[in-house]
Amino acid sequence: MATSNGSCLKVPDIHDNTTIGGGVQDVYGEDRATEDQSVTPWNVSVASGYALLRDPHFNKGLAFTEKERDAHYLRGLLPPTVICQETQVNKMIQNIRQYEVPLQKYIAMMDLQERNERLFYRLLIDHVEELLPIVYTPTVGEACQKYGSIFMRPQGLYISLKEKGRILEVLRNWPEKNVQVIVVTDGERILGLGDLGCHGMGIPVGKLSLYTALGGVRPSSCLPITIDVGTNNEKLLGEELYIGLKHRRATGQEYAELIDEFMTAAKQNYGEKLLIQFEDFANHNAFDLLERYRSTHLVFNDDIQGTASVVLAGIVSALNLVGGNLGDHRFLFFGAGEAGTGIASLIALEISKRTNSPLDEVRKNIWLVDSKGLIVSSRKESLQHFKKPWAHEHEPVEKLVDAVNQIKPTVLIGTSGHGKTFTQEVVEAMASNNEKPIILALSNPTTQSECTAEEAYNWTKGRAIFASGSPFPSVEYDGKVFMPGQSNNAYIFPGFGLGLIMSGTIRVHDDLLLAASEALASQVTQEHYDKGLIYPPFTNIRKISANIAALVAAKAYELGLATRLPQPKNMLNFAESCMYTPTYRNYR
Ligand SMILES: NC(=O)C1=CN([C@@H]2O[C@H](COP(=O)(O)OP(=O)(O)OC[C@H]3O[C@@H](n4cnc5c(N)ncnc54)[C@H](OP(=O)(O)O)[C@@H]3O)[C@@H](O)[C@H]2O)C=CC1
Ligand SMILES: CC(=O)C(=O)O
Ligand SMILES: [Mg+2]
Repeated sequence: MATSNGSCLKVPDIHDNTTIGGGVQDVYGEDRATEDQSVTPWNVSVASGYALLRDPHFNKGLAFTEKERDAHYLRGLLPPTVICQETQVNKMIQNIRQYEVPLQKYIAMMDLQERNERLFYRLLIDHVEELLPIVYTPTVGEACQKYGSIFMRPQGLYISLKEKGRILEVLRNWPEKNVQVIVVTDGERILGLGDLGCHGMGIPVGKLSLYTALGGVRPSSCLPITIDVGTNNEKLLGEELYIGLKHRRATGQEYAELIDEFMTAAKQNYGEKLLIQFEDFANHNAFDLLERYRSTHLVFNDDIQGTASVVLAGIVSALNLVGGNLGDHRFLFFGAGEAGTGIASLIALEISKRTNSPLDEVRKNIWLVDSKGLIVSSRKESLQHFKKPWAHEHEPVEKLVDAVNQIKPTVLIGTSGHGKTFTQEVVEAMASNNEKPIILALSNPTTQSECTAEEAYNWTKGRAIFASGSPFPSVEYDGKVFMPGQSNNAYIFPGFGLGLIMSGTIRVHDDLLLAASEALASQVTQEHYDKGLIYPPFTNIRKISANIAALVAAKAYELGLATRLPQPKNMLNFAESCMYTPTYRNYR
């Protein structure tokens, strides 16, 4: 028979022995009584009443007005008080502050995101400096490490080898149809924490929440994806709570085929202008994927390209503190992977453009160290392809401190993923060669930072221009307070993505990364320099992102890569008008 809610259920006969422990007269046993019967999962298209409160896109909690409570069958489902969003934000931030452990704050934030999306974003935007370290690095790193035990509801799509041949179907299971940006990982290099397999999902989820909060991209347009080809993390393979495929990583053709099917299906389902951001792939795949898809898809590798753009901006603005032109400086990278060689390449490109010098010539001032020591020409044959352009004539040098003493860099950049590697000896060597050494410890999370802010300032006697990938609190040295900046691609990718999306850009070009970098550097003011900062604070990030988006979009039009017509006259106004704000909507 048809029930009042439109589903067709067999009503159990109360005289039927099979209903013992269940049946219409025993509401507590009802589920058990019908366990062997099929039910139809169904939904209504207009959410009201209880369903409305349970829908994170529309739920406003106590902020539903009296009129809305009447119109949407909410009477009695909420306590009588009506409060505004601002009061809700104040209440929530107090709640979050009560937790002492960052991971508890993270869980509370994720819980809020699943209950009331607009309140989550309002809270994150209004308290961005305080909450960024929670939803993003460093806490997101710990969340990924413990993802198996804190995992509650899927927040994105999992595409595993089991779905091979059916990826288009899987994409169609995602409830949102107008996806504009995907952040995808295969979990093999999660921050500096290594292979976390399927538990890497925390990263695309976190990155996309920044797309919305920092860059104003609508949450419904964002899709986090984890591609699961297995994991080589022995600990996870033996863990009961591991949520991914419990076998070693597929490689070679099997890996390439799955990724290719995904890339094709994503473009087929969401169109040419879909932005796909590769995140935290290991470098043996990251460079090849970028190369393979950069001419057919709108792809962007955050670790290679976004990081490059943010670090170039920081160095350009640091020139205001240390003097000289970019081409006058000498760079030494500790770590020659995605971040290291990505940054090195963009710096070289910028210097080459500014000075009209060939890249080969410019590269001579840029040196990299990997796990085997300084990258020199005698090692060229055995180097991975992305390191080869940096193999200069020099005798082999094994230790970082010796490389610092011999190369005498003015800028030292840590991209190794290994903490505590900028030792006192290394930092003091930088200080003895430079009046104001630029020291960037970019590895994440905080545990992997090459040195702390306190170490950098103490060991250089307060002379370092310092920034790090994960945030550090301010440091007092010799009666002066130093505010370390955060050199993190979170400054770039939200605004960069917005710029691509709002202009309908179809391919990423290096000049767009340079435009983003220039836009970021131009946001640093004298007031910031006076505090020793080389980045503007995150409190102004929405404005910063709008400026980045505007310059990126303008460059895309100039290069003929933008498809949205007519071209907006005032790009900054247009960027701001495109940005999602999480203010509650009124329901009729
Ligand atoms: N602040 C930011 O915005 C960003 C920070 N990062 C951080 O940068 C770190 C590196 O990321 P990524 O470049 O993608 O990683 P990769 O794995 O691509 O590169 C790591 C590099 O570090 C080298 N390395 C590792 N250990 C040592 C060691 N003990 N001594 C010398 N060199 C070493 C590796 O050497 P070898 O090649 O010989 O193995 C490799 O060249 C991570 O912690 C990540 O979180 C990344 C992107 C953005
Ligand atoms: C910030 C970032 O993308 C990373 O550490 O991988
Ligand atoms: Mg990353």
